[in-house]
Order: sequence, then structure tokens, then C-alpha cells
Amino acid sequence: MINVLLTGANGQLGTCLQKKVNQFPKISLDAKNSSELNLLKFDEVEAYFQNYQPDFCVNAGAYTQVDLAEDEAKKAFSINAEAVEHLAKMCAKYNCKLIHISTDYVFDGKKKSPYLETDLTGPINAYGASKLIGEKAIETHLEAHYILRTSWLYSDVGKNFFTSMKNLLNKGTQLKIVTSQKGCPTNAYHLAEVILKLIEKAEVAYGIYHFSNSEATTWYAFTKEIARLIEVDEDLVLPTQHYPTKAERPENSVLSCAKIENALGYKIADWKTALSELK
Ligand SMILES: NC(=O)C1=CN([C@@H]2O[C@H](COP(=O)(O)OP(=O)(O)OC[C@H]3O[C@@H](n4cnc5c(N)ncnc54)[C@H](OP(=O)(O)O)[C@@H]3O)[C@@H](O)[C@H]2O)C=CC1
Ligand SMILES: Cc1cn([C@H]2C[C@H](O)[C@@H](COP(=O)(O)OP(=O)(O)O[C@H]3O[C@@H](C)C(=O)[C@@H](O)[C@H]3O)O2)c(=O)[nH]c1=O
Repeated sequence: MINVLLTGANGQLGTCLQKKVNQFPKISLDAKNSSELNLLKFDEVEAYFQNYQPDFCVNAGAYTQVDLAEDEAKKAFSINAEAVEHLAKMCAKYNCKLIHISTDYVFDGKKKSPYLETDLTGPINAYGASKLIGEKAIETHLEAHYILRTSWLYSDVGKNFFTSMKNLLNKGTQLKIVTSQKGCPTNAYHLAEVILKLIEKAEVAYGIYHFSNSEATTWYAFTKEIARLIEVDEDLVLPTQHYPTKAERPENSVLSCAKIENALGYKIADWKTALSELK
């Protein structure tokens, strides 16, 4: 068996991983939520590694509130950077491979084509900056790492863009949604599957990988498709060039995902197909 520690287990991705893992009989997942294993309690994290010596750690724990991070930067950095640095050190000390999740928001969004893993980063908000420092800490302290950058993650679990829009549309709320940001929505179950395949496959080269569903869209077109799928009036979704938010978002969030497709021999689904699975 491959013994895997899952941190942040009650979040969106953590929940999807727990629902998917039964399709991977060689993987034994020890799922810990934030109260069972708080990444900020460094002694308790070390005690876990000392006692259980997992083969892999999947870190699904993070501070993910993009706008609030502008006012709570200290908190965002402590979870997304300092706790991640400690986790990487523990993985190095106890010979554990780390799969860590990062974001399209490490880029400034000015590039005119999809972002490659090797492209220059340049976050334009506090959340993105905190996630980038987390990435750098892993690269500094641990060779045996996979950093999976993903974008626009959604599912039927908890509060995310898909569930929020679906709830509002079902109540007949008129929505104004931005057309000025481009990206690829990612079904969190697909990301969970890729993570589990990565663990199972074992010989994939360490480093940074991008993963999202394919075909670029906008938040507006994504929301229109949600409306179509749940069979509410699509005219409830109106386009807007600007939607005021505390944090700035990158204009281009599209990630090039060929590296992971080739490494895993995995055919990435397009975002509309992936979305239709959640109907
Ligand atoms: N959501 C998105 O659109 C995207 C997410 N990502 C990245 O993907 C990963 C998963 O995101 P997602 O599942 O959506 O996020 P969620 O916000 O749904 O889940 C994050 C989880 O982290 C937990 N957590 C927070 N602080 C700690 C801590 N100190 N110790 C342990 N756990 C903690 C939270 O627990 P609690 O609620 O109890 O605090 C929560 O369960 C994150 O790394 C995120 O940055 C990347 C791109 C897009
Ligand atoms: C609610 C709402 C948002 N918007 C805009 C605001 C923003 O520019 C865009 C996306 O909305 P949100 O704020 O919900 O999404 P946001 O929190 O920016 O989502 C991000 O989360 C983090 C964790 C990531 O890592 C990113 O990949 C990305 O998924 O849509 C509208 O245009 N109309 C609306 O009614």
C-alpha cells in the first residue's frame, strides 16, 4: 500500500480526493481536517510524520479567500507560505514526497498565450503572492515535490463559484459577470483523479505541473453554461467588462497543461464536458 497523508481534508479538493480514492485500491489515504492536523501547529505536524512516516503528503489545506487576503495578508502568508515551508521541511526530514496545490494567480495575466510551467511569475494580489512564496519554499527545502498549479476550481462541494452561481440562478437572481478575465475552469474531481494517478504512477519527474480542464473561456461564458445546464433562463446572466473587487485578478489565467498530460498519459477533458458531469 502507498500511505498518503491528506491535509486540509474538509475543503473542496480534500473532499473530492476522499470521494475518488476508492477507485485507487493501492492508495491508503489518512484524511486530516484542519482541527485534526493544523498546519500552523508545527510540533503536531512533526509528531504526525514521526509516528506515521507517510510515503506521500497531499496538501489540500490553504487560505483561499482572494479578496479577504488583501486585508488578512498575514494570515494568508502564514498558511500558504510559512506552514507550507514547515511541511516541506518535514517531508524532507521524514522522506515523504509532497504534492502541493498552487494557482494560476501566481502569474500577472499579461501574457497573450497559455502560461507554461517555466514562465515568469508575478502575482498581482496577496493570495497569489502568498501561494508563490509557498512554492519557492518547497523548491528550496524538498527535492521530492510536485507543485500542481490549477485554476478556477469548482465542484458540488462547499462554496465555490459554481455552487454560488447555481444557488443564485435557482433563486432567479440577475447576475452581472465579467468578460475581461480568461481562464480554464477545473472540475475538482478531475484534479483529484490526476493527483491520485500521480501517486500511483510513482516514476513521474518532480517539479511544477499545470492542470486545468481544457479550452479557455471567461467567467461570463462559464456562468452562462451553468445556467444552460441547470435549465434556468440564460438571460439572467449579463456580461460586464468590470466587476469591482478588492483584489485584482489576472486577465489571462490560461495554463498550458501539456506537461502533465504527457507525464501521465492522461487525456484532459474540455471544461464544458467536465462541467456537465456535475449536473
Ligand atoms: N478554489 C479554487 O478556485 C482554487 C484553489 N487552488 C488551490 O487548491 C487548493 C485546494 O483549494 P480548495 O479545496 O478549493 O480550498 P478550500 O478553501 O475549499 O479548502 C481549504 C482547506 O484548507 C483548510 N485549512 C485552512 N487552514 C488550515 C490549516 N492551518 N491547517 C490545515 N488545514 C487548513 C481549510 O479548513 P478550515 O475551513 O477548517 O479552515 C479548508 O478545509 C488550495 O491550495 C488552493 O490554493 C488553486 C486554484 C484554484
Ligand atoms: C460573484 C461575482 C464575481 N464576479 C467576478 C469576480 C472575479 O473577477 C471573478 C471570479 O469570482 P470569484 O471571486 O468567485 O473567484 P476567485 O476567488 O477569484 O477564484 C479564484 O480562487 C482562487 C482560490 C484561485 O486560486 C483561482 O484559480 C480562482 O479560482 O468573477 C462577477 O463578475 N460577478 C459576480 O456576481
